[in-house]
Amino acid sequence: MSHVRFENVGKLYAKNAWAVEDFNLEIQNAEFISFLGPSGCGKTTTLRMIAGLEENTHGKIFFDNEIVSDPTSKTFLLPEKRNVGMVFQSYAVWPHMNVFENVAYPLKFKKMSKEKIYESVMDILNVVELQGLELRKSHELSGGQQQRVALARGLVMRPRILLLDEPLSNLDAKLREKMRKDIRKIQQEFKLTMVYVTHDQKEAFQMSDRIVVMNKGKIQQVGTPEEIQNSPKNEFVAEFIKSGE
Ligand SMILES: Nc1ncnc2c1ncn2[C@@H]1O[C@H](COP(=O)(O)OP(=O)(O)OP(=O)(O)O)[C@@H](O)[C@H]1O
Repeated sequence: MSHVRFENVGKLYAKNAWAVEDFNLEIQNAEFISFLGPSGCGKTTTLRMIAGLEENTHGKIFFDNEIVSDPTSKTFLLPEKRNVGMVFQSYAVWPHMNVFENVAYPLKFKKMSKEKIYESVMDILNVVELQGLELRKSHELSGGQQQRVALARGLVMRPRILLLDEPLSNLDAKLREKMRKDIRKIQQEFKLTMVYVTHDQKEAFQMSDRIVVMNKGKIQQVGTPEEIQNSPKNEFVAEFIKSGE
């Protein structure tokens, strides 16, 4: 059973301004899938449509065969009902809160006892290797540690899907390399479905089960890193891969 399914999904901002057009894709359970493509190709818009932060104007989106968004039948499941975790580059760690409070934040809206919240946060801090730093404020953390806080905050609700939008772009090359491996390890350990937005080919090729190459709002090719690399489906994919950007 596919976990997330897009059926002819489109996002039209203004007349003839398609951010995403005729998007068809099935994301499998526990799959790591990357959206790869140049700036403005529609990666973030597609990710936000999964989260429910953006409404598709056309087509249908399903989670486990249940419709979560369909403008024709006016169906739209609110973001807080989707159980989707998010780690966005722009979601910085809140400076007025310590590590524990940052990670516990999403649980505040759930009916959970203090003890259970404590247990959940400490569990996740172990997973992202931040144990012992619970009381630190963000200015007392390195860039990589801050990114781990954001990751822990995305994971703490035990979401069924984790969405990541360029989460490593602020980090230096060495740290990026380590975080790529760590994120992939967590994804495999927890059998999470992850959707990862990047314009960095190396990142997509290294981490993904499958890659969706996009251009101008449209899917150009969906395939494993090997398929994309060895058998590009059209000129755009071939050129994009060749350019290495
Ligand atoms: N709120 C909006 N109103 C109008 N157009 C928008 C809006 N948001 C995005 N767009 C347009 O939709 C297209 C896709 O944008 P999107 O942010 O999804 O691309 P992207 O691939 O994530 O780009 P980047 O890698 O630069 O973040 C772009 O042409 C963008 O200008």
